[in-house]
Amino acid sequence: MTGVPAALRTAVDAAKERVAALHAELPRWELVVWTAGNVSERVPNPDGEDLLVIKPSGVAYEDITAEAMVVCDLAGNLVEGDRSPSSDTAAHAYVYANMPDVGGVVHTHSTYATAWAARGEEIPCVLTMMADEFGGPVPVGPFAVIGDDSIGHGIVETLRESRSPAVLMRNHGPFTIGKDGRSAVKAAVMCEEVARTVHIARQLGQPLPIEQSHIDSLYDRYQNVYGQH
Ligand SMILES: O=C(CO)[C@@H](O)[C@H](O)COP(=O)(O)O
Repeated sequence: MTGVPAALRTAVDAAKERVAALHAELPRWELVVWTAGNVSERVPNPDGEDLLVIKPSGVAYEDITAEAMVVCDLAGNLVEGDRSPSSDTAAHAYVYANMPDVGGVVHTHSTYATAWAARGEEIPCVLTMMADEFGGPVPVGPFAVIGDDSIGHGIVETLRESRSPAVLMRNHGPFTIGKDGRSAVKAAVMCEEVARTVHIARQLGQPLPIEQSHIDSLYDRYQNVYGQH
């Protein structure tokens, strides 16, 4: 694709604004240090291939503006922008290409979630907040190299089998998905929170499991009843 199709101009520019603003949420919620995390959003294309908006690689969060965002196709190729896309672009693109309902993807190296990833251990579902947001444990994905779509394969393989919008990629850190970028950022915030709480609970003793029937009803209530509809 040579450039953003004219029909997608407005949608791409709006996504750039949202994605730039969402990057500011990562340091605000203390999910990243330096430049170590990224947010993207899908731009649906009713007449052809969808696009994604993501940050350029290695840019400080305070320098991230809508104008600085880059646009890629779902093979990870640069479509618009004058900087190299995030090193995780191929992973984000693979998720969009293989999970049609996903509209936002986030990656961080938030401390507690990444500590669980370093151990290759799923976070057990021992909190109502986990049942609400994740519908069960937060699963672990395989080790995968950075830079191609290997991480994307690991994310898709793992999350297809799970209700969780978060996966702990082994030895790496959390990747989260959502219907849009904001939902994926929320999942990243919640993932770090439950990783921290369950870690602390384990320092105190053995956390108590929640019965599957209760997990199911908590998940259903939070996903379908909680909040404003
Ligand atoms: O996980 C990694 C590298 O280990 C990346 O997520 C970086 O931490 C952020 O990369 P850019 O998005 O700035 O390329």
